[in-house]
Amino acid sequence: LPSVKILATGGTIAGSAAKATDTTGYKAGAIGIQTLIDAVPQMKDYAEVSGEQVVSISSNNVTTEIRLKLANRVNELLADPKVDGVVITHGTDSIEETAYFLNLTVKSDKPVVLVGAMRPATAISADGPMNLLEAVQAAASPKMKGQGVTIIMNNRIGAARETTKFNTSNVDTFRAPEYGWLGVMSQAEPVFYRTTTRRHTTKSEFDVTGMTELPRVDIIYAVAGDDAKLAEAAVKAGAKGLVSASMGNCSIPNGQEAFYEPMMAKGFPVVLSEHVPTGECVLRPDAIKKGFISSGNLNPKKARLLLQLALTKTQDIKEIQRIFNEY
Ligand SMILES: NC(=O)C[C@H](N)C(=O)O
Repeated sequence: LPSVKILATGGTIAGSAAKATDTTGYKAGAIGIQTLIDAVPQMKDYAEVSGEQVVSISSNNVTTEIRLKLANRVNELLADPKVDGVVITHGTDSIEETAYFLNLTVKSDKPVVLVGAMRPATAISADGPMNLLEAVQAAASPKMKGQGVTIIMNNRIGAARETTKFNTSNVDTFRAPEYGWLGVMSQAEPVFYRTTTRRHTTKSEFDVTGMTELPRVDIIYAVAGDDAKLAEAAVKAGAKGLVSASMGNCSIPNGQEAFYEPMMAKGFPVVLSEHVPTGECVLRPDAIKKGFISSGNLNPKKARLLLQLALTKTQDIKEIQRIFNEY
């Protein structure tokens, strides 16, 4: 049987509530990995499974330091010819961030699958056990090779870059808007319908070996008529770059643009992403001239991670735009 390692970080998949009817008000990350594994003995029909507890937290508390630790551990594990795939149990609030981060920093074409749940492990019809079983089945499958880091929940296989949380409580919360799922889990097997064209894993230029921190990047939300006070505070706090969660087609209020302009003239990177959920940010010619970088259709939280990694390589605006065009 293939060997699959499960790295556990907490989340609702490891959540515990007082009553089986409670689907809110539970404690995320309360149950250890061995208990989660023991609850799904069927996994052993598909893989030799072993677990490792990395942290036990709700995913709103996953830090850059934890993501770097995970990336380095996944790389260590997958460099071992005896390990065929890795599953990471994770809270759904930031699962897409960690998945995208690993998509950019894992140096292997072996499967890396992130999985979570929307109902705590103690709930009636908890979704965690089936999700975990399918994640392990996928991580054990050679069909997952080279597909990049994926999120698997509710039978769907989603690319880390495009999968995003859509509903705050429903088990069917994840969507891959516009570009769709990579495939589905069917009869314990991954079935693929498409593949991502963006660079990831073995084709990524980012190497975080031994790193324990990354440059600070903050996200500044844009609403009509807003000023630049928050952006100023972010720079004061040590931000080395900013991501604007801008409005339709990357428009931002004049008050913010006026603050960014002289900063960009000095080489400070400002990436325009959008809080509109889908679509490309197409920069006006004068916005390009001023030095703005477009995130394309990458959402603000993922644009933040890509900018953090880009800043480990370069400060050059054109080079950072090249990175956003390719990942
Ligand atoms: N469904 C979940 O996993 C939500 C939880 N707050 C988490 O992200 O850890």
